[in-house]
Amino acid sequence: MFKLNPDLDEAILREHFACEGRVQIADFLEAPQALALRASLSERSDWRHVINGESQVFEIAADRFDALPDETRKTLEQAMFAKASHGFQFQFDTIRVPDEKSKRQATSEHLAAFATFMSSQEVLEFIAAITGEKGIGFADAQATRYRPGDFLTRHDDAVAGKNRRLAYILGLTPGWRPDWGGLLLFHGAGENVTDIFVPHFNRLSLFAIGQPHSVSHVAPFAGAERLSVTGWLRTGQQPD
Ligand SMILES: O=C(O)CCC(=O)C(=O)O
Ligand SMILES: [Fe+2]
Repeated sequence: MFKLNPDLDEAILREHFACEGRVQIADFLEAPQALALRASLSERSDWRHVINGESQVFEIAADRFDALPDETRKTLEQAMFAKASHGFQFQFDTIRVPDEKSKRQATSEHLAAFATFMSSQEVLEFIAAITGEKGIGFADAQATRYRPGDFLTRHDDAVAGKNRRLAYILGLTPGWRPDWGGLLLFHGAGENVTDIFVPHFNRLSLFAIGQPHSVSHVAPFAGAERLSVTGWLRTGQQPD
């Protein structure tokens, strides 16, 4: 169902990636496919709100999170913000996709079909041509939704045993404004920001693992939800 936009220029994208180990690929899919993926995610009611604690990730159905009493929300926020000031902290909504081929094929979800597409020969060859990464076995995937108050502080995506080589994020919100927050920031030395990726609709952000980055806090006045499909391209065989 999904196909790469045939007009993508591999040579130019390769040149961009070679400079900094990151690239933004505008119009990654043909527009109707990106719109259909967006529509399918907008309709889903099984979003989970995730918040990381000291040693585990807490999660709750997003609509239940929304219904928590103000006092509970405030207490949670205080704990989160205390950690976010100087440590690794996040909160956002997610819908996960299983890594296994069979589980992806057993559902008719658009999201699972997109994960299968990201793991296809067509995409892996395209990504190898741009990045030089030839050993990618598959892409994992989750949909993410950042609403006002959501954020993800500085981290570098390197997790022992996951064999991640590249991170990708496909933006699915049309008309996102940079002053709404939700910016993908690449951190440099001396607390500088070396690059900013605005989450444009149907634009794939692709970058090599190991670069410190964050997603800035989404403003209370953001005029939309920041919807994406995101994941990592990993070496090794995809589980059956
Ligand atoms: O959504 C984004 O732009 C980046 C997400 C990210 O860095 C992550 O999930 O590790
Ligand atoms: Fe990340």
